Amino acid sequence: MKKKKNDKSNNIAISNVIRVMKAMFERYKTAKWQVLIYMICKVSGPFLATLIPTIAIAYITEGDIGKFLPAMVGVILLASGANACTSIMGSRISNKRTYTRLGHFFYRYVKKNLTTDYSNVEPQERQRAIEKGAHAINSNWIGAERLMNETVEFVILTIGLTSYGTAILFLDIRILFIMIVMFVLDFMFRNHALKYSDKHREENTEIYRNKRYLSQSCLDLKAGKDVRVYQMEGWFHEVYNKLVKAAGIYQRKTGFRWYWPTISDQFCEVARNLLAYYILVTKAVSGEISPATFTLYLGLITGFSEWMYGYSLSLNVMRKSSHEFNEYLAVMDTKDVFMHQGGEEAPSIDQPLKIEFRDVSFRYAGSDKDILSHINLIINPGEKIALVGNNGAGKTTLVKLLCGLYQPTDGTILVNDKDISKINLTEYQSLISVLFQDINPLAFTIEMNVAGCKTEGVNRERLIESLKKAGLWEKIEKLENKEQTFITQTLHDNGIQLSGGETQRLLLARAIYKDGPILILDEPTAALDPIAESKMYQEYNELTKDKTSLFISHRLSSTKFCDRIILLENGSVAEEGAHVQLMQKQGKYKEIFDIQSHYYQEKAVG
Ligand SMILES: Nc1ncnc2c1ncn2[C@@H]1O[C@H](COP(=O)(O)OP(=O)(O)OP(=O)(O)O)[C@@H](O)[C@H]1O
Repeated sequence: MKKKKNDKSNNIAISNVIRVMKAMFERYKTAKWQVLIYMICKVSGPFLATLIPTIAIAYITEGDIGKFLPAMVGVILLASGANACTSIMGSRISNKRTYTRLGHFFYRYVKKNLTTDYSNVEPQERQRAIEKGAHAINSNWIGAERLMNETVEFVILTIGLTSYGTAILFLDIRILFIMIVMFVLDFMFRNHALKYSDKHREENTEIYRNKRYLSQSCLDLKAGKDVRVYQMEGWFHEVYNKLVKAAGIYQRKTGFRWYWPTISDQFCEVARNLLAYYILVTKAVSGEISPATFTLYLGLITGFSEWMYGYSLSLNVMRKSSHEFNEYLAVMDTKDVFMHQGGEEAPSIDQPLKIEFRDVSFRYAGSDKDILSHINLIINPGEKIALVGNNGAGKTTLVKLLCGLYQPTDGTILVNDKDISKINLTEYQSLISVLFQDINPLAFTIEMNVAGCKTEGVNRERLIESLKKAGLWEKIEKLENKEQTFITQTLHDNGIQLSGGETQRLLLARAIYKDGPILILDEPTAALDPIAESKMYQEYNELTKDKTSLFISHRLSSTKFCDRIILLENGSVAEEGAHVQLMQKQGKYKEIFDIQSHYYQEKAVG
């Protein structure tokens, strides 16, 4: 049973090795030859170096300069040629490895995480998995790139070990035996240390994740304001110191396990030297081997123990980087529920669409209660719906489901009677223009933000019109680079910083520019000044012309211009109808509306 388990983990390592090497060889056709040359040179270099003193001693003992000098010069030239070649090829392959990591693995990772189902990236435990996977492709010394490097080194070590081992076997099997014992001990101690690190890896990841969060928060300008005004820096120090201490304890605990391989190495080296010198000297004194052969074997024994030390190290490094690479693969192999490829054709964009929530319930992964419960709702083509409800009622969650970011836990969402989970997701999402509550512009140009980062085929007139409708063109047309101005100075020195309200307008312009037949605005006026807000209400009919729309707001007065109002309460539809109907009903809607209007009236009187 145990054996089977070991076999399985070995298989995983081999498939990972094949995967990383294939990626490099497919990307760079010359890499195969360079790796082959590198291997030959790296194995022959040390052997040629061992031959140099052997030839020199043979020359001293036999004194035939005519015979030995050319051999000596030839071997010296060959050895330095092999070393030079190892170094040149090594650096060529190293570049290819790095570009394979970045161009192949990293690129695919970013693409996967930007396109996979949103439910595969938003939950906290998924974020952790993504972070771990990224670890395997973020550095030369970890995961994918390390595995590529180590595979080549491992083959070299295997060749070196086999050839040197065979030569030593002919000399005396006892030397080989003690070296193998040394290898096994070394491997066992290293394996133990590695297993211990693996077992406690979570602990370390947690410490570093928290440390990184604190470091980032210290540098984050937004947090900087709060930290100063609320004098939170003491708390930062305290937590940071605790984490540094925890990291130190972890390092000491794991570091201690690495002492044993070092001690066993030293112990075995002493035993090997004593035995090897004893055997070699005895054979040389008895005339069984010449002084030159004595020197050659001495070189071979030293070389063999170096190969062997490297071999044990390399095996463990391969296992470790293969494990790290598995974290990357776990994210890459995450299955999507939505139809990213194929799927049914989306409804045509030329007509307003009907939306239906059919007995839809939803709960977030890890949550113990439904956030939406048995929602039954039909939104007719072209209808303007206002979605209202207290904080946490489930409004944004409903929008996420409608946008195809999450699948309902139960029930179905239909657009023009088609189940959206069966429609091609890209086609489906092209029907939706949405302004989310959390506004996050990208550090690209205004044009890219509004036109959805399409660099070609941007319709400038439509772009300007959208910015005008969103009330931002007046500001943008005064800028030197107009819509080509960058947002923030992250990517461009002349970038501009928009205010909260301006950013909201920018992203409203994006929704207008996209002109999808379903328009969803989640608290679009939250950051707007009263004049901009009132202007938007006046223009709402124009904005939603020929569209089915969903307007989320906490200001109930703003929902009067919608055809129908849906009041969500604890994830269920509590009330539904036109403003007048709901006021006549004297229910929850009227209660909230009265509280708000009373407040405004009192303020006005005041
Ligand atoms: N990604 C998530 N994972 C787990 N729970 C979540 C997640 N997002 C929201 N929730 C929970 O779901 C509930 C509904 O959140 P939602 O954002 O849909 O409410 P809302 O009605 O839009 O609230 P608000 O008016 O404050 O914007 C909240 O209790 C929230 O804590």
